[in-house]
Amino acid sequence: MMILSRLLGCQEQLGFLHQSKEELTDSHPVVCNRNILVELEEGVGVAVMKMKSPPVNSLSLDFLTEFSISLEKLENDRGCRGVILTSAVPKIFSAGLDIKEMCGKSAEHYAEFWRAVQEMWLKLYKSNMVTIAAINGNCPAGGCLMAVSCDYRIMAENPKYSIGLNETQLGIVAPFWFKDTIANTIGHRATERSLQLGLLYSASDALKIGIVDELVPEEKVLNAAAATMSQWLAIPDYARQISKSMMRKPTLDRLLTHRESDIQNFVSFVTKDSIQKSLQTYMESLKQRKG
Ligand SMILES: CCCCC/C=C/C(=O)SCCNC(=O)CCNC(=O)[C@H](O)C(C)(C)COP(=O)(O)OP(=O)(O)OC[C@H]1O[C@@H](n2cnc3c(N)ncnc32)[C@H](O)[C@@H]1OP(=O)(O)O
Repeated sequence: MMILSRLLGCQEQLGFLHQSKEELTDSHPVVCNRNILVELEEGVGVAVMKMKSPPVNSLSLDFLTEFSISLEKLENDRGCRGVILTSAVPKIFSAGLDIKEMCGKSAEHYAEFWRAVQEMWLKLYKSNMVTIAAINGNCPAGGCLMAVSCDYRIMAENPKYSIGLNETQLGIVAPFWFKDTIANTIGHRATERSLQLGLLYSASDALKIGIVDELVPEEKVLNAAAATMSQWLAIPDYARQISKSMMRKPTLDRLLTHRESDIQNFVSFVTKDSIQKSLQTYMESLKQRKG
């Protein structure tokens, strides 16, 4: 009963979650944080992490910190073997890094922010749990990084949604570990083209190129993720986890070895006048696009 009222409290706060009352009567422990709703179905051992930071689930320092803490809690919970990452904001999975965190702030702030971006990726990419991205909206840049860091991606087949690493279109450069993560997913040649041109792929092109594994009608994204999750959870954890680590460890180690220099690179890059100007111009263009 307490769980139900807590969840209903969140529903009221959000006003846009599409769960029915029947679904709400299931007694799933729910943690209603500021930016992410975490719902753990204990009998099944699967948690759903719903990003709920309107308007666009941008990855602010606050959001990233909460994300890493939430994921770590699930990682340490023996009752949780899988996580579905999705969004509670209509039409948006995540707009990527919060550009406001990269504009007009101090070098100390940029360093702290970048460490939080690294931490989010390290935790997600090396997770021992099965991770599935249920992509129910637009998914550019850092949003795409989150999705490709999961083990499997299911995207809503909506022609309005796109996914990709579009950084160069903003005049900025995705760091080596963004590049490595996407290259591990779609291969070297496709990554070269994708990164240089800052391509955002439609859902159908994303499936063709392999950024996503499956397309389903929008209303079926979560069910499809749950079905895939049960297939992956049928494999003994230990064997699956060692196989995952064998594939991902070299990529993770590369950032762990160069973590501090990567932070310094980011700070010296983002504090350049030309980069500040590009980011500000881009933010203004986003605002103008509205009008
Ligand atoms: C320096 C090295 C770093 C390298 C790595 C960088 C990685 C990144 O992730 S950079 C971020 C790249 N992200 C994008 O290019 C996405 C930009 N956003 C969009 O394209 C769109 O907002 C959308 C498709 C995601 C959603 O479109 P729509 O529903 O039409 O919403 P609006 O465009 O009207 O946006 C609403 C509101 O949100 C602000 N906003 C959007 N994206 C961001 C963002 N990434 N960071 C901060 N704020 C963002 C947008 O400006 C609007 O604000 P208001 O005008 O104040 O309402």
